Amino acid sequence: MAVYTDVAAEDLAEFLKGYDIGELLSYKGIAEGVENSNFLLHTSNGAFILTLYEKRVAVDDLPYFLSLMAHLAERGVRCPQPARNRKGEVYSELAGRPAAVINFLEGMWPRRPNAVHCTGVGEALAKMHLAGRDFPMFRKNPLSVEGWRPLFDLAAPRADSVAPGLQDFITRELDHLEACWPKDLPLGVIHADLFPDNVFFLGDKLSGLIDFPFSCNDILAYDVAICLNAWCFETDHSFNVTKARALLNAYGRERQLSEAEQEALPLLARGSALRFLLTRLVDFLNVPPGALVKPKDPLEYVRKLRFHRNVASVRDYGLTQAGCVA
Ligand SMILES: Nc1ncnc2c1ncn2[C@@H]1O[C@H](COP(=O)(O)OP(=O)(O)O)[C@@H](O)[C@H]1O
Ligand SMILES: N[C@@H](CCOP(=O)(O)O)C(=O)O
Repeated sequence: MAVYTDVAAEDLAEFLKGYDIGELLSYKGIAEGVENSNFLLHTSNGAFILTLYEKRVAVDDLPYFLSLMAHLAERGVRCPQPARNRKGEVYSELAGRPAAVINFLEGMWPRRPNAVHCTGVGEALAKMHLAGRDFPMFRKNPLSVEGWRPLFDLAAPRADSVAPGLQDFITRELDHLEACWPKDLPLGVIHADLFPDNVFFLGDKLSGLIDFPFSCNDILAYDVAICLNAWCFETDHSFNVTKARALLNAYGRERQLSEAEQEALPLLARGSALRFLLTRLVDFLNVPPGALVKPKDPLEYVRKLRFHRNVASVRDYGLTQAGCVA
């Protein structure tokens, strides 16, 4: 459960008086997510999600992703919308944290994603990338290649307590990725955390995308690589090429990946694996006392990273050759 900050009922009731979303009937902490504190609210007007933004979200970045959700929704990408308080603000402060209320999105995230879900997410990701083209704001990705070494510095001395040799493994990988990270690929607005728990479905039909606090401007194909890692591995750690083909095919029908983007995919997937390995490692080593959170397994991403190191060509992801999908 991710609740780092508790909210007293009377403080919440006071906070909600600033909004026109009805009387508070009940609220409870949500047993999912690892980054922020989330609460499900029931008011006389319906259901809402209250988020208190924690460690990795800078208050100055809130306008970026709260405006992005509004921008995407206007262009047909389904995602929650922030409620405005009576002062017209989309966020304010509660329990000492920046806080926002967004509308509740119907649907469930897929516990066991299949190829149909992967088709849905590939299509939605490409549509999000296209809808983001005229988004006027800019946010550099703090968790792209320049951000990895400072993150590693926080974990390096204790990395081997998680797995022997981990410090050396990450050091070598980081050296390689910093030297080879692509510089000329198409850029745009990316979600940067489009994992299964951030994509809702009603039956097999995608009903919306949630959780935008990592959204930023970065390499578009990096977002595809994040999804390959998050959606296309099985619980036994094997890579499922059928799911990858479904995801890439669906993405390509909306936005064709260039030859250069396709060729870069294995490297981008290694980078994406390292990024999630590092944040998970830091979180695993630093669970705040009293927090209700189950840290995610960093070693899952060591295995994924090793897989991509052995990828010889994009054929391994279900693409026959640059520009063609098998
Ligand atoms: N708009 C929403 N509608 C319905 N449920 C939501 C919504 N936003 C978050 N949730 C629920 O809260 C959980 C955690 O949210 P998430 O944004 O992933 O957390 P975090 O902020 O820690 O990344 C989700 O898995 C989902 O169950
Ligand atoms: N997706 C990240 C963790 C952050 O995501 P959340 O949406 O579950 O809070 C990971 O898997 O490491």
